[in-house]
Amino acid sequence: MSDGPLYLGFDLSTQQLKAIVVQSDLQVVADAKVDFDQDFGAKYGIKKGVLVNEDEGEVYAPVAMWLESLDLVLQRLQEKNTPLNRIRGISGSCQQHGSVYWSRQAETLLGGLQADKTLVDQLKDAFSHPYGPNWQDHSTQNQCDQFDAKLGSAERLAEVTGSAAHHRFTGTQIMRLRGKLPDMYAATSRISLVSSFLASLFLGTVAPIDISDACGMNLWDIPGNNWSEPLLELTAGKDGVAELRSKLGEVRQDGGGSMGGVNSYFQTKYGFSADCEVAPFTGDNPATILALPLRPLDAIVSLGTSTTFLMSTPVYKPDPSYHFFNHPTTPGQYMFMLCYKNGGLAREKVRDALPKPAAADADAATDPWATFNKHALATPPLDMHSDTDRAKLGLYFYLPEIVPNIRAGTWRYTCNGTDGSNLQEEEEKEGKQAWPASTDARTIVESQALSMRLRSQNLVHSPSSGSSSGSSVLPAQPRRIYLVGGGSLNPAIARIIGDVLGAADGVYKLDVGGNACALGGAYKAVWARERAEGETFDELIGKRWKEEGAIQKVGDGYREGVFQRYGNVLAAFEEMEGRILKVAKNT
Ligand SMILES: Nc1ncnc2c1ncn2[C@@H]1O[C@H](COP(=O)(O)OP(=O)(O)O)[C@@H](O)[C@H]1O
Ligand SMILES: O=C(CO)[C@@H](O)[C@H](O)COP(=O)(O)O
Repeated sequence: MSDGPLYLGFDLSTQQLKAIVVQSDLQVVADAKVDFDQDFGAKYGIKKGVLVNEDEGEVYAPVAMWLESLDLVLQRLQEKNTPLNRIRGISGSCQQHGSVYWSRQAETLLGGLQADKTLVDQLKDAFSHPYGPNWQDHSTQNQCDQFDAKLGSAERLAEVTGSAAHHRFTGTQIMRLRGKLPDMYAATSRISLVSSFLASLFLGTVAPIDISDACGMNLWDIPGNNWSEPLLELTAGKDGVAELRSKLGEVRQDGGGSMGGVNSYFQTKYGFSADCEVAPFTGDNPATILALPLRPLDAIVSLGTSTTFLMSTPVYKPDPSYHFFNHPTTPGQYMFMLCYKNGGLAREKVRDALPKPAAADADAATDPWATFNKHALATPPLDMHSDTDRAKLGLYFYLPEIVPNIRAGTWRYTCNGTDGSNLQEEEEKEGKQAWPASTDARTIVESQALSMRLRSQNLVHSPSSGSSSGSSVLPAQPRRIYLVGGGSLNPAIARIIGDVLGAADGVYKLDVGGNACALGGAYKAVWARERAEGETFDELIGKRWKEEGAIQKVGDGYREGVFQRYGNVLAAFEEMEGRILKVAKNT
C-alpha cells in the first residue's frame, strides 16, 4: 500500500452494507461488509434484508438496522487496520427508490452526535417513520394508475420522468404513505432517498438528493431539470406542493465536489481526518456504471438481488417499458436501465427445487450452485436437442414482476424452434410440471436474458467496426457485457447470458464481483476530490483504470448460430408475455 490518500465507497443494498477502500490509482486496499440476515436477522426479524406485509404488498427495511450496520462495518474496517485517517473522500451507492423519513429533531440530533455512543442510540428520535420502503414493495398499483393518468399517459410520464409509473418509485410510495399515515407525513421534516440518507449520516446534516438517483422517483422532470409541479401536486395534494418541495429539498446537480467535511462523530470514533470530505452518494445502479470506463455499446448486467441491465448513452429515448436516469457524473449523458425483481432470489428458488445431488458429489458439497450449473450447461439452448425439437420458454416470477407487470406465478410454453410459430402453454398434468426441474435451471436464465434482449434491441447496433471478432457483418448486439453482483461469480450464468445477448468482444466479470457498486462509489469519491477543473469522470478514471487485474473474460459472448437460435424465438417470447399479461396483470 502506498501512503497517499485513500477513498471510501459504500454500497447499502438489499441484503448487505459493503465498504471498499481504494487508492488514487484505483487499487483496492481494503473492504468489509455487514450481511443483514447474518448480523441482524434475529434482532430485526428480517429475511433477505427486508420485512414483508403480504396482505398489502409492502416490503420494507428497518432504518435502525442500517444505522447499526454503519457502525459495524466501520468497526470491521478498523479491525482490519485500515488507515481510516488517510481517507480523503467518501461516496457511495445505495439501493434505489427507498425513502427515509426524518423527524423535526433530525438536524439537531445529526449535528450533535457523540462518539461515545452509537448511531442507533442517538438517532432514535431522528425519524418520523421507523422503516424505509424497499424497491421490492408492490403496494402502490392505485397510485401508479394515478401517476400514469396525471400527465395523460404512461408514455408522457416516461418522457418527463424517464419512467412510466412503478410500484417502487418514491413518488408513488410517498403518496401512499401520506394517505395511510397522515400524522407520520405531517411530522416529517425531510424525505431522503437511501443514498442521501447514508450521506447525511456522514455529513451530520440532511444531504441533498442526487441528480441521478432523483430520476428513480417519478417526480423529477428530466428534460425540465426540476421537480415536476403536477406530479408533486398529485403526490401531496393541491395545497401540499410547497410542503413536499421543502421535505424533498434541492437536488444537487453536481455528482462530484464536496458536500462538506465528515462529521466529528466519525473523526473521534473511527479516526477519520478533518480533511475527509463527503461527496454526493448515488443509487447502486448509477454507481455500477462508474465501476469501469463504460464505452457506448458496452452493457452491464448486474446479478444482485435484482437483475439489472445497464448502458450509458448520450441519447434520451424514454419508453414505458424501461428507465432513463441522468448519468451520475456527466451532464448530457444518460443511463438506460431494465430492472427485474425476479433476479437472484428467483434463480435461488429454481436451484433449491432441483433434485438433491448424491452425498458424494464433492462439487455440490462446496458450491451451492454446482448442481444448478451442471444442469444449466448440460441443457442445450432452448432445450432443443435437434432442429426439429420444440423450443422451451418460461417465466419464473416468484414475486410480481416489474416489466412485464405480471403477478407472481410460473408459466411454461413451447413453440416451433425455427421460427417461434405455434406457441402453446404447457400446463401441469396431474400435479407434474411440464418439464423436469433440471431443465428449469437453463430456462430461467434464458428467460431473464431474452427479456433483456427484447427490451434493449433498439439501443444496440452492429458492433462490427472495431470488433475483435473478425466478422464484418455482425447482428446488432452489445460490444461487451460486464457482469457484476453476487451472481457474476457463476460461470454457467455467464455462458447463457452471452449465448442469448451476444457481445461481440465477449462477456467479462469484474474482479471485485459483488462489490462493483461500492467500487463505483469509491471511484466517484476519487473523481469528486481529485478532478482538475472541467475534468470528467470518464477522463480521470479512463487515465487511471487498468484492464488487467480489474476484469476477467468469462465467456465468448456472441456465438454464430446460437445467437440466431434465440433470435428465432424472440417474437414468441414477447407473445408469451403478452398472453400471460392479459390474464395475470398486477392489480
Ligand atoms: N455463485 C453464484 N451463482 C449465482 N448466484 C450467486 C452466486 N453467489 C451469490 N449469488 C447470488 O447473489 C445474490 C446477492 O448478490 P449481491 O450483489 O451481493 O446482492 P445485493 O447487492 O442486492 O445485496 C444472492 O441472492 C445470491 O443468490
Ligand atoms: O429497484 C432497483 C432499480 O430500479 C434495484 O436494482 C435496487 O436498486 C436494489 O438493488 P440490489 O439490492 O439488487 O443491488
